[in-house]
Amino acid sequence: MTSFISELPKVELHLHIEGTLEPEMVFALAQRNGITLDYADESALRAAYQFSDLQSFLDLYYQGMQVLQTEQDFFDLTWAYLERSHADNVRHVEVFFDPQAHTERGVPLAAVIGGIVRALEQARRQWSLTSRLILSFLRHLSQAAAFDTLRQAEPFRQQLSGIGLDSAEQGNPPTKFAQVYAAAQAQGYRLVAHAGEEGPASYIRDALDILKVERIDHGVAAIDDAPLMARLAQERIPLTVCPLSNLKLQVINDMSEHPMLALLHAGLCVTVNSDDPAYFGGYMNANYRALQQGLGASERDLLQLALNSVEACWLSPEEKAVLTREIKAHGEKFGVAMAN
Ligand SMILES: Nc1ncnc2[nH]cnc12
Ligand SMILES: [Zn+2]
Repeated sequence: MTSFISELPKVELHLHIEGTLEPEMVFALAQRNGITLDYADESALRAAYQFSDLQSFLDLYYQGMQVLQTEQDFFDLTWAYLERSHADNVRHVEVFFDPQAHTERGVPLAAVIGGIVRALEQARRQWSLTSRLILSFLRHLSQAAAFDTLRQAEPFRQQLSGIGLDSAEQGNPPTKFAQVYAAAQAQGYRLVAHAGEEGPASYIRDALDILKVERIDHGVAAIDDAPLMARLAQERIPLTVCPLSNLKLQVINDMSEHPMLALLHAGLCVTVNSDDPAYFGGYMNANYRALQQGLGASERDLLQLALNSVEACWLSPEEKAVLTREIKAHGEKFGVAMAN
């Protein structure tokens, strides 16, 4: 079973590049940039990764990323993530970054995007690992600040595929960002938003109807709303679900309670993703393994989840067809045939 997961071709659609910052790199970059940290060493920092909810994680997440200052820092961060993804047999990634968390500290947007894109392009040349980049607004900040960021991103429009919305969900509903999403859509950006992670199912509906997103990040609260579930299934709206994240942030108490299989078996286009793997205890293979070992997902379930990620991604139809064939061939090697 381990080789079934490790050899399965995978696509990752919900990954915050700043959430791949491992404690070892925090210390290495702090030293390189002459920054003093509040923690004695890597293990003291890792020991602090005990979260009671989303906000308790976000506090550490924004603190940790302050060591990221130069273009080379963003390259090194992204490259380390891509090496781990390549080792997990990930073939395509759609990566979020939080520009406001860096520009607020005086880091130029050109350094952030330049370093990330240089690593993404190297992975494409070296391993044919393809990617897209998604600019994410911080929802605890104002819509005016998001508009400012959208304007600052104009020179980098060609490197950016989409717009996302993350950070503290409760009290910062999708409706707060209606106008900036309309403006981004008019500029040709694809639209996604975090909704229904800690927030209610109504935020998922609002993200669809008001922000006009094509994909929901997390969306696990849909399990509380049968009519919404039926709509998500009917319209095949993808949900980028993050099992280990949900466990670490206490959205669920135990992996056996995770709604992934209930959503999958109800016909929703649910997908597996790692969110902030340096903080939540695992990259892509670890998330698939958690579903298998903690929730009892079958090889057929895992195969369908991988196929859903291809359906939900932003590759061309031709590229999707290649990956779909590879995933189905992988299943057949293990005696699991999927319908066409
Ligand atoms: N899981 C998550 N939810 C909201 N904002 C985030 N930023 C990084 N990870 C996040
Ligand atoms: Zn996220």
